[in-house]
Amino acid sequence: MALKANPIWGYAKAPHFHVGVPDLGSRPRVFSLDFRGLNKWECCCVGVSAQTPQRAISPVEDEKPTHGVESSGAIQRLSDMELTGFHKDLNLLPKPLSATELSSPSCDGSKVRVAYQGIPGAYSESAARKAYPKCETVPCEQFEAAFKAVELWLVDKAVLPIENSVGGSIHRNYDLLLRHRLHIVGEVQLVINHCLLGLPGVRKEELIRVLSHPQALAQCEMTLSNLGMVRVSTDDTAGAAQIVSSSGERDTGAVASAEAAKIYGLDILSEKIQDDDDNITRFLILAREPIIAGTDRPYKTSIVFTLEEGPGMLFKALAVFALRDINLTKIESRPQRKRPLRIVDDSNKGSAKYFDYLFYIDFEASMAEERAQLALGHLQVSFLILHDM
Ligand SMILES: O=C(O)C(=O)C[C@]1(C(=O)O)C=C[C@@H](O)C=C1
Repeated sequence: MALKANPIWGYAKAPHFHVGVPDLGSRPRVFSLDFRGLNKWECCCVGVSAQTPQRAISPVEDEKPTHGVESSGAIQRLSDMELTGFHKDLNLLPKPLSATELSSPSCDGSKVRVAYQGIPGAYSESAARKAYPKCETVPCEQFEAAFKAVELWLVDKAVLPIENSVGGSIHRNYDLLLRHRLHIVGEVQLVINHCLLGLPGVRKEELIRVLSHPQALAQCEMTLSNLGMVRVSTDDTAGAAQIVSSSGERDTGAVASAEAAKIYGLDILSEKIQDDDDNITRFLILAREPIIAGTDRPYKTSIVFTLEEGPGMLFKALAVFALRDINLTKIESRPQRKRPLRIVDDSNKGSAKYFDYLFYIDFEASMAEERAQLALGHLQVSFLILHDM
């Protein structure tokens, strides 16, 4: 069978199943998560906290495990610039000093520091709180800063959006999952109810421009078009509310949460302005260590792989799951950024160029289950057969 599958991450305890693609420098990883309930998987997450930070992040003092964000009243976010000052070699990263300093997070997340993209009042912060109700949330300027904050032991977890029921996949985070060595340890879904916000006393009709995160603007596309407003992108929804609040411009509004209205002292001019009532964003919870997959409850596993060109290749690859009655919950494909084009020799007609894709699959099974190991083994063995022939 001409099926070639190169799983990029995927790891099971059985020694015969250990796969990875070296050119991405990726350590084989299992991205497995329990999707049934937060309390369940939270208890099986092994979280490790660095010491509580005492001072602002400094690229100079990079040997101590006490980096963090100083709370000086003003909102301070972890930025890429601040983070790149740290070790490039992850093996040299500061580790907690002794076993006594390692604290397992409690089930309500009271000892967990969770990075999110945005500033207080962003939906991502609410998602972090939904995952770990008593956690300390750490705002980050960009998604990548949140990934790095976990890698650099500044925080224990990151909660990042991956998909919205209206806007679709958040591709940036799919790409970043491959560039960083983190594990998916859970997911959380949040109902997103957007509000139109303005300065106190402003009427909706006075607004000529509205600021928000591009995803939020897309989710309110029809409403905003009907109101004839000029749309301006910002880093996050709460950031938009903060700008409106500090600018004092009465003709400028923001699309953000009711929570953001409260924090930044704005009026709610309209509620639930998203085009679809049921507007849900799915967030991934990322950690340095994987959870130990079990069979005690339902699990989800995520893998990514490439396939050889040919008719029905994806169909054949997915058959390894169908044959074992394993339900797929999500398929995503992204162009291979490092090697986007594949040149195919089309005998008579010369050569053609196609995009090469990475396929991301989420399936409902745990890597501790035989059927999941067999399915991924099958995917890999098919690749080996091709090479033996
Ligand atoms: O801007 C925010 O408040 C976010 O948390 C980001 C974000 C996203 O990236 O999708 C999260 C949820 C909503 O879908 C809109 C925006």
